[in-house]
Amino acid sequence: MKTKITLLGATGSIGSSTLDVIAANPDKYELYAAACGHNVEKMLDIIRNFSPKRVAVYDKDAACRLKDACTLNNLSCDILAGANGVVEIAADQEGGYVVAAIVGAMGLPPVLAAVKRGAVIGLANKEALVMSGKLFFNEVKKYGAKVLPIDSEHSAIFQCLPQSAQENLGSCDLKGCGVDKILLTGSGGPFRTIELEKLQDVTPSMAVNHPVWSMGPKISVDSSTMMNKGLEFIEARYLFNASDDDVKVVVHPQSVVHSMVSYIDGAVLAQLGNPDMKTPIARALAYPQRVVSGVGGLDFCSLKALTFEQPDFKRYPCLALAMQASKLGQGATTALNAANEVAVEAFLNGACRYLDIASLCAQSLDAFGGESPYSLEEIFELDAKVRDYIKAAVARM
Ligand SMILES: NC(=O)C1=CN([C@@H]2O[C@H](COP(=O)(O)OP(=O)(O)OC[C@H]3O[C@@H](n4cnc5c(N)ncnc54)[C@H](OP(=O)(O)O)[C@@H]3O)[C@@H](O)[C@H]2O)C=CC1
Ligand SMILES: CC(=O)[C@@H](O)[C@H](O)COP(=O)(O)O
Ligand SMILES: [Mn+2]
Repeated sequence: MKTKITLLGATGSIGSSTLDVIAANPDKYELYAAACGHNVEKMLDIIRNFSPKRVAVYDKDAACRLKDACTLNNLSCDILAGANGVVEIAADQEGGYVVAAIVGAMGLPPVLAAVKRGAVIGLANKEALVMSGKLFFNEVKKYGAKVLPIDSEHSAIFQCLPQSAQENLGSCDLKGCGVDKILLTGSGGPFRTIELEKLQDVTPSMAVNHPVWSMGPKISVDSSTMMNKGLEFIEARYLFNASDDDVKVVVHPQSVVHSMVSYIDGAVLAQLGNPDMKTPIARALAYPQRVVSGVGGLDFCSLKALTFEQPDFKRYPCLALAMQASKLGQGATTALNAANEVAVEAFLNGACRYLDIASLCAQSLDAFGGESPYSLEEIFELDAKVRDYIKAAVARM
């Protein structure tokens, strides 16, 4: 029997790669439902090519336009609208496996809905975990859901850990497995070698021009500031129940080694591969089996040098802020994530400068870093409060 898939964020970069993996394995997977924000044209194509039973569009006008387009093209599909529609799709018991690939905090409510129906979830939406960490995994345990990492580094770490750890995400015993360190690799983004003075003049088109990966705009900017690595540091802590000292960030510009696990006996296990998200997506969909992803293996004889270096915190203050937030706790990581989302959006819209991203994030920690949300409701309240605070700071710029 085919695995039914509910794809949240179907029109994005991870969404497209997931559809490619589904298309490469038509005997194993079928698209049951899909959700997106606004992109009617892309969603219409998805309905045409994958015939999902249900689709949700966050933007209500866009949902109306999609309905009209389906009628016009004689396509049958149950179309829901708004934030509630997206949550309803995720909560649908018939929905099978959920790929969580909505960008940002907007992805958390639907992922929680999937958790509450005990779904198996391939998690790309790292912001959801950064926002809610331990509380998220409490829910996963309570409802018998299962989470598999899609973020390439976390997929790599997952693959380098023993089965006992893989089966206990959120509460695994790294020390008991003989793990000394998780080595989290990051490319360093497009500005790894640019003169520091030039960072003040960076434009959105320069920042989204990632040297290796082709991704959505928000994560591309995050990669350029290395906030992405900071969010991944926090993501790794929550996923693998790791302490701050258990995770070390290593800059690896080629993005061929996707991360490593160093054991107490001196062995280091690494996962390598061509930098293409179809590989970690296929790993998460098929686990514990493997399926074809459309990505070929590495040709070692033609590989150029693989290099590794320490991150430079002067160049990447956002990475330092994320590590500081991780030490401070859940309130700080929630606040930092919210501030970063607002700041990156403002930068992409021309409402602030590139270097303001780090200073706005620092302001969020100064103002909210000491908060201790004890419930998911308090997390959402804090997220909203920080957004208002940072939007006001942007408006004053
Ligand atoms: N791209 C990558 O290679 C990687 C991405 N990730 C993570 O995966 C997530 C997605 O990234 P990426 O695919 O690059 O992002 P994109 O910007 O390419 O795609 C974002 C997706 O989210 C949808 N979306 C946005 N807001 C809403 C909303 N309110 N309700 C429903 N859907 C919404 C968008 O719909 P629409 O376009 O229709 O508005 C789109 O389908 C992020 O959390 C990112 O950090 C992790 C590792 C690698
Ligand atoms: C592909 C993926 O997982 C991204 O999160 C990637 O890691 C971004 O590149 P950086 O290593 O530059 O952040
Ligand atoms: Mn990543």
